Amino acid sequence: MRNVKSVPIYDIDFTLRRTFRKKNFRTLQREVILAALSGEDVYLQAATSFGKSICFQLPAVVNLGVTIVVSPLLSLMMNQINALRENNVPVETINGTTQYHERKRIIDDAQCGHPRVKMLYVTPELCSRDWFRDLLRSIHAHGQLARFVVDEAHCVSQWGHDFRKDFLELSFFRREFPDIPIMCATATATAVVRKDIINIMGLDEKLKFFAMPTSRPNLHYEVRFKSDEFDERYTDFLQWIRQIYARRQGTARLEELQKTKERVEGVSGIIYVISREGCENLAERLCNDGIGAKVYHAKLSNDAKKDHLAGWISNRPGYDIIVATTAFGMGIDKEDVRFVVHWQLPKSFEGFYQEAGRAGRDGKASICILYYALEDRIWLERMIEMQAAQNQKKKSSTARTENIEGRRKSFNQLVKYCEKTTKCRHQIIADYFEDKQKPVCDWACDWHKDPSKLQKAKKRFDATGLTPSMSQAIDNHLMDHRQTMANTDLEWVAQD
Ligand SMILES: Nc1ncnc2c1ncn2[C@@H]1O[C@H](COP(=O)(O)OP(=O)(O)OP(=O)(O)O)[C@@H](O)[C@H]1O
Repeated sequence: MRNVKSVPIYDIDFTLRRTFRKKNFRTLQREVILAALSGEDVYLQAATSFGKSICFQLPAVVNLGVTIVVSPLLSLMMNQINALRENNVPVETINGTTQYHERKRIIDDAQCGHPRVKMLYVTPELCSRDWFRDLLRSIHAHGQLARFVVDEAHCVSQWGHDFRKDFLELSFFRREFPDIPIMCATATATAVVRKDIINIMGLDEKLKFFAMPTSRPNLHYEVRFKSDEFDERYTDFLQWIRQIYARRQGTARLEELQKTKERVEGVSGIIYVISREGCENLAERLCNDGIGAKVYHAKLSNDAKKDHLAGWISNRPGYDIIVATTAFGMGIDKEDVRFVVHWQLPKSFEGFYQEAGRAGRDGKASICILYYALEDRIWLERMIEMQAAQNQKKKSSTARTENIEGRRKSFNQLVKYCEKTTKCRHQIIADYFEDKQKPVCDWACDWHKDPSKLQKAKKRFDATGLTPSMSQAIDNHLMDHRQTMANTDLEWVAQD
């Protein structure tokens, strides 16, 4: 058992109510929290919206000392920090945007011997800096280093091997502080990625391992086979959303909505689009058709980002749909998102699952639609190969090669998810993440709902195949690779 000083564990129900203002633990949260409080390393894998954050935040509140939380995205950190501050938990972050005097105040407190701060959120990049490592040593020397947490731990394996190497450097935690427990939390890791995380982070043999099913039974998964033509998708989507609005006008539903003070026309949703230009175009078209939509992508000014996010979170008229690149994803925790649409095929299975997982976080029925076009598939396949070739040119290493293989596999499995017409979509997701339990699907996918309709749609799609004009469009798209990459947020991350 590691050297963790905590107040007696029977306080956790009280802390849950008093600090986190929740009535009861969800299934298995108690077990995970008790495992963490026992001082052992913990690996936690659970579905999107399971409530993983509380599993490390609650121990951080009751343990003595500071818990260091490594998070891959500034937006993700800020969401958690704001929620913790609302609950009066002393929490801080040091990142690239932290002002000098603010940084000094946080450092002085952290190494004073009896820090006020309970949780310090940082990026992996910061953890590689010498001065930050010295700060950790100093906190440790005072006996005030409680735990390391790596949130979204799949990034250690998926990003660490190529474009964010500092994730790999997190192995420093165990090397330098073998007595300090580590918790890794993620929603998306295959068996290979799990093994990689455990190896890189040097998690203990006595590790408490929790791998819950990835299943989200309240999500209805659907794939719509379309061509790359914008208008074809747009007409389909517009028709669909207008039907939803019309249904909400029905007497019984209207009464319900009036009771809960929800706007009839205000269905909260997210549409993921690959390029920033594509986001702008789609949002503009929606607004012109009277649908409240705002964009969110890496090149948007901070003020606009804040405004669009705040308006969407508070269900302000005109802010119903966020049209976003992947810059908007992990950590978005709005409970009443009723739909997530992927305008194009995402580049990985994990990305798809994470983004779709923003829907229905209140447990109510919500829909995840993916528009699948052959052109998108071929374009992404070529992009992955171009990236692979570029990486090989720079410097080849076994890790890098393995990771490119991982990317290919993940993308190919997502293509299979789209093209399969003989299996439940929940089951395909469960198979990908190697869940042990069979997922529940109560008519909550297009296959369960109407397999013959799905098969007919796929047949029509196959019959079209790849026309010469489609091939030409793909070639044009790829012609200026740099331009294409510059306009997409495929790997956009707000680093330190
Ligand atoms: N015991 C609980 N009772 C009620 N609500 C809870 C409980 N635990 C967590 N929640 C709420 O569930 C929501 C999802 O939690 P959280 O953001 O931690 O999910 P997550 O597992 O990290 O999901 P993701 O991987 O999708 O980000 C939050 O709004 C949180 O406040």
